[in-house]
Amino acid sequence: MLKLKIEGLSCSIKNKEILKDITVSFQQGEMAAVLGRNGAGKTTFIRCIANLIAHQGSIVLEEDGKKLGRSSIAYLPQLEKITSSLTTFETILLGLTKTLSWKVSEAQLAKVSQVIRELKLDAFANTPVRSLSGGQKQLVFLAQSFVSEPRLLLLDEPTSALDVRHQLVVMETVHRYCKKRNAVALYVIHDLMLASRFSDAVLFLHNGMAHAFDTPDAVLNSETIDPIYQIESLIEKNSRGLTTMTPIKPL
Ligand SMILES: Nc1ncnc2c1ncn2[C@@H]1O[C@H](COP(=O)(O)OP(=O)(O)OP(=O)(O)O)[C@@H](O)[C@H]1O
Repeated sequence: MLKLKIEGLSCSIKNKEILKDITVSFQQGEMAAVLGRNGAGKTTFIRCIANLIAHQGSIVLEEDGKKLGRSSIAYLPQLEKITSSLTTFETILLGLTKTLSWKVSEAQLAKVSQVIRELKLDAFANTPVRSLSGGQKQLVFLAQSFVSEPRLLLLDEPTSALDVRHQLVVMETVHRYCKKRNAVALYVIHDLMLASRFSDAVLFLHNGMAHAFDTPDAVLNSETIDPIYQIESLIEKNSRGLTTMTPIKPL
């Protein structure tokens, strides 16, 4: 059984305490949404797990008691400006850098082609990524994070530039991936409805603390959301049993 155990995670940047004593755990097959206001500490949390920022506390990814290393983790940062002239195919291939040598094997090429097909990127395979739209770029980098077949996916706002259809494609792909590969995905997102549709667990960060950590149904309600975001919202179940949220006004 794969587990990600985070105990007493704290992080300070330039003497400012950003994350405070966070203890949460996740297990294989789970997709977990990391939610919270701007500046709550979501990106810092994800980057600490990716071991990109110095932190205190313990973060362990293990399977049946055996620790897994960094090669089992993929991190997708927020969308950034791209200057390289690499094509979609080459960019995704770079996701295999941990295993690439001077010679690219047939198996590695096949993996890249498979991910390209899965995310329907065939039409852009030979296009330089920098000339793609924001949403297309986001899909390419998502493909890059899938290609090494990680057991832990850390995705920072993976749908921020995507139209509604592509948001669903991405979230369904991550969901399928987690179940098929017994992986864990933590994703930062601002869209509470997507979080509700595609999560087994929700972590609400507030002022750097784990304010709530539970199932989406237990957490995504006005009692939790309104004080955090300082809004009035209307949260209901629709006729298909899905949660809907209508933001009414800021408080
Ligand atoms: N390199 C840095 N130097 C100084 N302060 C930082 C740095 N990185 C993050 N912070 C601070 O840490 C806090 C949390 O930032 P973080 O980016 O983790 O928030 P977030 O929840 O991801 O926000 P958003 O939803 O706006 O992306 C903010 O107050 C931010 O100013």
